[in-house]
Amino acid sequence: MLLELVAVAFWAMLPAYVPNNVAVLAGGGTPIDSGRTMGGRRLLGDGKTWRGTAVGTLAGFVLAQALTALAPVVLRTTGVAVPTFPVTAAFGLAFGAMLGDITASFLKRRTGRERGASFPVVDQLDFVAGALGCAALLDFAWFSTTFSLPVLGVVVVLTPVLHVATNVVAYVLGLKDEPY
Ligand SMILES: CC(C)=CCC/C(C)=C/CC/C(C)=C/CC/C(C)=C/COC[C@@H](COP(=O)(O)O)OC/C=C(\C)CC/C=C(\C)CC/C=C(\C)CCC=C(C)C
Ligand SMILES: Nc1ccn([C@@H]2O[C@H](COP(=O)(O)OP(=O)(O)OP(=O)(O)O)[C@@H](O)[C@H]2O)c(=O)n1
Ligand SMILES: [Mg+2]
Repeated sequence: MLLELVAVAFWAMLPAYVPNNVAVLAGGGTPIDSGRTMGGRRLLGDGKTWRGTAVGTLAGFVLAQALTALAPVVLRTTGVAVPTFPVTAAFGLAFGAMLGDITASFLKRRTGRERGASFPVVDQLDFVAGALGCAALLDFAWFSTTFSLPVLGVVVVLTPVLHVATNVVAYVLGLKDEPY
């Protein structure tokens, strides 16, 4: 039962997880804030670029289509009813993840944190809040069906673990300059 719940939660969050990963790989280029500042500090910083945001969102959106096509196969082979993703949910999760991460960068700059600085808890849950918020806004019926309280509980506990693990793996692989 718990394993099934974790599998459903991970599956449901993949279109929000992968944009963050792909943005690291595809990132760089023109910063979204174009160097603009507020109160003497950058609006967002060089860590939020148009290319990373666009490619990350696209990757999450496309992955959601693949997961939707795969869902019946998973049900048939494992008996686990994993979620499918209507276009509204796919875009909400993928773009929302990027928007949440961008919002966190805005807050980091306002609190005097340099680009790449760690902001515990915010770093781990910013994109979750953005993704779930956007998905709920764009398709509340899907959101409320997919993210039951038990699934939400697993997401909130599982994501920080995965976030730390993937950042450390990416740092060890030289994909990120810091392990968070
Ligand atoms: C299950 C446990 C305990 C560990 C997970 C180990 C794992 C899945 C390692 C893969 C990590 C890795 C090297 C992926 C390649 C992509 C990449 C460069 C990741 C670096 O991203 C770091 C971080 C950036 O976010 P930030 O802006 O907030 O700092 O990623 C954020 C982490 C998450 C969103 C948490 C959930 C992510 C995963 C579970 C990783 C899932 C990875 C895939 C499905 C493969 C990625 C696919 C592509 C095409 C990149
Ligand atoms: N919308 C985004 C998000 C991430 N990235 C890329 O992914 C890297 C890691 O993302 P993240 O850790 O969120 O950015 P930081 O560099 O740590 O910047 P910040 O302090 O603002 O989080 C960034 O440096 C950037 O190269 C990007 O280009 N566009
Ligand atoms: Mg960071």
